[in-house]
Formats: sequence, structure tokens, C-alpha cells
Amino acid sequence: MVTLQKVHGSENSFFLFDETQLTQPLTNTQLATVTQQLTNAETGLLGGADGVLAITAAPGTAGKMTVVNTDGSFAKLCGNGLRTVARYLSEKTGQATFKVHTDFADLAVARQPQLAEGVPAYSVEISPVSFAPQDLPFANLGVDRIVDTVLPAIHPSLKFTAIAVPNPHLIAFVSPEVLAGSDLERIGKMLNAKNPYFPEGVNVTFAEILDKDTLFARTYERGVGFTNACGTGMSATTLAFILTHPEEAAFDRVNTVYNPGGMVKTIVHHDGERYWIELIGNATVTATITLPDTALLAGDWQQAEIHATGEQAEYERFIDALPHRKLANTLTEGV
Ligand SMILES: N[C@@H](CCC[C@H](N)C(=O)O)C(=O)O
Repeated sequence: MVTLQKVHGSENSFFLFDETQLTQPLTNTQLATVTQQLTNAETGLLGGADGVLAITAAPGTAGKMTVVNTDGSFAKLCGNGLRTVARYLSEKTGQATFKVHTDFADLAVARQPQLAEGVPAYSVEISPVSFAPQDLPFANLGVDRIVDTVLPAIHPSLKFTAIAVPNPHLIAFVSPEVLAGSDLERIGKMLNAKNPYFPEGVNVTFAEILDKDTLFARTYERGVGFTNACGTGMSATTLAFILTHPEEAAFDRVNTVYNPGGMVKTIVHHDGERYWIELIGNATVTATITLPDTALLAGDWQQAEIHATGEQAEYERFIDALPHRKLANTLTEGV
């Protein structure tokens, strides 16, 4: 038997699977298949999810996180997911601060005070950061760095910033009308199908500046489509905010980033050589699921024993009291 958790950060939802329960970890092909079966919105478990967070042993850290998108592609990082992995490993090991291994870096994570009664929170490091074309990667756009740049091949007037953190993000600051309009979906679909500009796809975020240090962000995700929130996207967007709007944002200052699934806090640091971002937000477990490992591999949910934790009601109470819920609800209608 294996036990999974259904988790979310800002309603960006995942199945968390600790593979140390198995005698040997799954192959990448098995993990991609399990992810596609579990997360499918129609045939998956509990209405599906945006991806799977797989945990394996990694000496010198509390564990390794592997992120698989719902389409079976592997992601370089996941910020909302890392908070839930941080919570899982914190509860498993009893540690409050530690490192989680990913393919690109060992990332510092820490337990934080609850956001509200029954809403556990964790902070996670988002890094490494790069603007280099080969790290995103991008090509055929006539530039070798995209910071506040009009890209006529993508949109006639929006100014874009492209940042790998290390997964790829393309960001534009937009008006409320453009935020609610059809450009985000059009650009997200174009750049995540076969295209000459971002050959491996890219997460596309449109953000509205609400105030000093305050944003509303919406993301069309690589390998997924629209999500309620993208943690690495909100982290990269905060860095883009500081670089492109220095009168409204600054390094080492706490930002609030609202999103369709809730809100997070972000702090961007720069020591002259490198950038890194602290992402702070909820790590919510909505259910635990126990099933035979053979059933998990076969995508057979009939023997799954599901236990709802009750945390979702507390999370919903928390977000219902947030500002900008009307905007969030309007954006998610019909998606
Ligand atoms: N939602 C995630 C990002 C997940 C990975 C993304 N789809 C990719 O392929 O880069 C987050 O919270 O960061």
C-alpha cells in the first residue's frame, strides 16, 4: 500500500507522492504515466490536479522533489508545490528549516507562522535565476535578453520580460482589461505548442499592478494550461516588477501577490552577482489517499481509501476575506 496527499498552494493543486514508500523509485516513464492518470480532470482521482510532486531520498538534504506537469512533461521547479513538499518533509523529519534537493539547486525552506487559523504556511527559496536565452530557452526574437521588451512576433504592444527561475517565465504588466481578455490564453497556447520562439514552452504570466509592492498575477502554465496560481511565476513576476517599475517595487521588500487561488508574499534579493526570491504562502493538505501500489500504477481508483482533512474549509474562509476576490472569481469563471 502507498499513501498520497492531495495538496495545494494558492489552489495550484498536486498529488504528493513519497516514493520512499516503494522498494525502488519509479522510472521517469512510469512517473509520467502515473501523473497523467492521477491528474486528468475527468478520469483522475478527486477531480485531477495540475501535477505530481514526487519525493525521493537525497543524501545531505531532507529529500528530492521532482515535478511532473499534468501532460507528463517534467518541470524544472514548482514554487507552490515546493511549499507543500516543505510541509510534508518538515512533518516527516521534525525539522523547521532545511534544504530540499532539486535538479538545479538545493533550496532552503522554512516553516512560517500560519496565514490564518488552520492555514499552515512555508517559505521557499526560488533560484537559480537567469535571463540568458539558452537557459529559458528562447530564439528567433531578434534580442538576446528580454526585459521590458516589445516582441512583435508575440504581441504588437505589450512589453515582456523573460526569466528562468530556473523554469521559464514570460511576463507582461497589463491593464485590468487585458488581464481579463483573451491575449493570455492565445499567447500561452501559441508558445506551448510547436513554435520557433520558446521551443520547450514557457509559463506566461500577465500581472496587474494594484499598488506599491502589490500585484495580481494570472498564469497560463507550460504543460498544464490556466492554473489558479504559479509560485515560480509570481516570484519571477516580482523580480520583473522591480526591474521595470523601480518607483513601485524594490529589492528586500515584502510584496503581496494576489492570484485567482489566494495570495502569496514574495521578497526578491540581489547581492550584485545573483538574484534569489523568497516565496511565502499556504501549504494545504486537503486529503490523504491510501491504495495498493499496483492500483496506483494501473490508474485504478476503486480501492482508494480517501480521507478528507478538513483543511480546505479553513483555507476558503481565509481567501474569502482577502481583497480582490471579486476579480479572482471573475477570472476563473468558465475556465
Ligand atoms: N505551478 C508551478 C510551476 C509548475 C511548473 C510549470 N508548469 C513548468 O513546467 O515550468 C509553480 O507554482 O511554480
